[in-house]
Amino acid sequence: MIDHTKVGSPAANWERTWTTRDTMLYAVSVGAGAHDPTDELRFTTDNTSGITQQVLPTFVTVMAAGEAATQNPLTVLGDIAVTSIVHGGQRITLHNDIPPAGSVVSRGSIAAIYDKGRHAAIVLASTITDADDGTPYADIETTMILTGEGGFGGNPGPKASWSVPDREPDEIVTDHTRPEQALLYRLNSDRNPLHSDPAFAAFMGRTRPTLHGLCTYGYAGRAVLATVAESDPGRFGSFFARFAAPVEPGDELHTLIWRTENGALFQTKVGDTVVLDHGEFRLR
Ligand SMILES: CCCCCCC[C@@H](O)CC(=O)SCCNC(=O)CCNC(=O)[C@H](O)C(C)(C)COP(=O)(O)OP(=O)(O)OC[C@H]1O[C@@H](n2cnc3c(N)ncnc32)[C@H](O)[C@@H]1OP(=O)(O)O
Repeated sequence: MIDHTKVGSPAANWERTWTTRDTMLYAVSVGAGAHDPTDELRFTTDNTSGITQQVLPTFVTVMAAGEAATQNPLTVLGDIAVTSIVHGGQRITLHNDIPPAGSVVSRGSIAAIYDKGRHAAIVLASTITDADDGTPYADIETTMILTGEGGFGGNPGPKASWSVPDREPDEIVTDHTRPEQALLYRLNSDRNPLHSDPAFAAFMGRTRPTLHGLCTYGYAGRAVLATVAESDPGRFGSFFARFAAPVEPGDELHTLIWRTENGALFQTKVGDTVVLDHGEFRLR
């Protein structure tokens, strides 16, 4: 049973240092260069003539997550089994470009605890600032679903108002994930065995180890940034998606994008199944 009185408690406070190797690895782990290795070299290399290395804005989720598997940010709520946690949703709001290498401080707290019936939804809010000069990089809102922990008579939270636009998407971007995609993505930091260990995945009711939600999120972030902002990280404002269904390594992702006045709405599908829902991108 979780302690529902912990709203406002500090959580997910840590420092993280990264190098150009980390930011290039991240780009490759969310499919940069997979269609054509000479595309997106600004994200995947640091020594290509005439190209200055840039960082995919969704890398900020790696900066924010710390070592997620070993530093469970929800321990403040009690003895939470890691097997009951799935990632429910992620919002990032960027204030400045992420440098290819650096060091940040993440300061977070439990912003809300919602009773979703069968499940509890925990919202963690964090700010990410430069460890040396305090430059603000991002505000992060992470929703974790604690399966089977709902029904405690708490606040159900706001009703989502998102709906699929009543027209064909302006663009559909297709990406092929690889069979070893989760093995590659976990090298960014999140070594949760849900994404690698068949026995652990089976214990959580999954037929195979599934992909990190944030890996699918990174694919969608690249697709939307390329479509709406010519892959310019400087135009990336905020990005939200809800993790609606598991993705398996090897799945083909189709990101449906509807342009809006200040960004885009999107969904990502595997076949007919929506895996990322309520997607919203805003330009900076
Ligand atoms: C600091 C950072 C640390 C980061 C650590 C990251 C750890 C990672 O290693 C973990 C992962 O990556 S897990 C992989 C990614 N996530 C997933 O695969 C989850 C996919 N989603 C599901 O399985 C279901 O939607 C499921 C199970 C979520 C819900 O499905 P159902 O049980 O069918 O529930 P449903 O009937 O659809 O909804 C019931 C009520 O809950 C609300 N809800 C559902 N999904 C939500 C979501 N994602 N976010 C918020 N609320 C959500 C529904 O709206 C509904 O409530 P209401 O009636 O009020 O609308």
